[in-house]
Amino acid sequence: MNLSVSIQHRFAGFTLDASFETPNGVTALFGSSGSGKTTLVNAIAGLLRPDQARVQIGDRLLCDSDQGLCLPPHKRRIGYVFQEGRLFPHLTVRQNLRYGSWVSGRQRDQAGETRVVDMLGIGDLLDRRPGALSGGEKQRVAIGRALLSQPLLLLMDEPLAALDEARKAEILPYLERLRDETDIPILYVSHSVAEVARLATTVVLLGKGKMLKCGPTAQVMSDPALAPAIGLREAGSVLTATVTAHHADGLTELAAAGGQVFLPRIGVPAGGTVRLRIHANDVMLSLGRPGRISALNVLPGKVTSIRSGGGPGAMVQLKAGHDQILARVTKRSATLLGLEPGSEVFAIIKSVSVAQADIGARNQSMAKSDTTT
Ligand SMILES: Nc1ncnc2c1ncn2[C@@H]1O[C@H](COP(=O)(O)OP(=O)(O)OP(=O)(O)O)[C@@H](O)[C@H]1O
Repeated sequence: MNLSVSIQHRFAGFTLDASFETPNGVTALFGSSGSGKTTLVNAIAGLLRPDQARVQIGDRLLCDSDQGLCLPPHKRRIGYVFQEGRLFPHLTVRQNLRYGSWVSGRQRDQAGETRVVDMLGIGDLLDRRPGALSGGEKQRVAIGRALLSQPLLLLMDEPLAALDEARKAEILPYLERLRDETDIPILYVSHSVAEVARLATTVVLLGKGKMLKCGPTAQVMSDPALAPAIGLREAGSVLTATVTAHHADGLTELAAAGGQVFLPRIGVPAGGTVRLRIHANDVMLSLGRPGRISALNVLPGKVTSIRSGGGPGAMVQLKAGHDQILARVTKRSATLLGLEPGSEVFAIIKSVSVAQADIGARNQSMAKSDTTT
């Protein structure tokens, strides 16, 4: 189901003006603090009545100012998952889940309940109360409760922000399953480039109330012009690759569009597809294929664009196969190498620089970032 959003709203000193249309899957709403994410989400949920709005999920219109239509929040069929699970402490997990079906006003669907419990791996927790659950388990139950309200849209507002790294790693595979095994569109608000790179099908990038870009994750993440908004230290590309072999020396070999990639062993069987995130800072460029070099990953490519700001750095985008790779080099290096669109180069990626946390199954907090390259 497509999600179509057009919202204009003015507060004293801040104007939100964002329109986008996204396909099924996870749409990440990403932007720095104060860019308007919460305002946009509240308007979609019906918690804020914007000056002008049109929101449609599939063929269901939730509001259209031109027609004077504005459904109240409880009639929008939107399921929410917040930073903290907000489960009812006096109810068991089973009762919390059933509350989801109860608020929907629809008949309880036992098969649907079993499917959600299985998908989220919460079958062993059903008789516990929230006080006896870990943070990650609470979030899984909160997701289950939202799903059982049979929503047309799942709105997830920084659902992992309150969790430590271990709990995040535990819950991310469940979010991937949710994305891949349901057809409910998910609007996922996050400050975390890592989470967005791993989960999102589409990225809506907001800056100062304006929509800077809406597009497929790989395309948005590797756009050098968007690197300052994403964060220069976090900017990088997202590639899809297939696991081809696990080697005895502890490395996993993958086939990416631009060539062969080696990583420290990952727990995905041969034939499996994964998303890789490669930080622009971890990519070096060479005009010739380097010989006798420790880096294992050398992909040939062609420069497609170069962007530089007021600082000493430049973001260089290359095409390797049909993938786009982003490299952050100094302007001095770019000049010395004579880089320009069309230049043939080799991207050198240190295999150890691709962190396990940046590896997502197929279909990852913005660190403080500077804004000059
Ligand atoms: N009720 C309000 N009245 C006036 N200004 C508001 C109101 N709510 C939000 N704003 C302003 O709108 C702008 C966008 O706020 P919003 O909370 O939507 O941003 P955000 O991207 O969600 O930020 P964060 O990531 O920090 O949560 C901010 O400048 C904020 O001060």
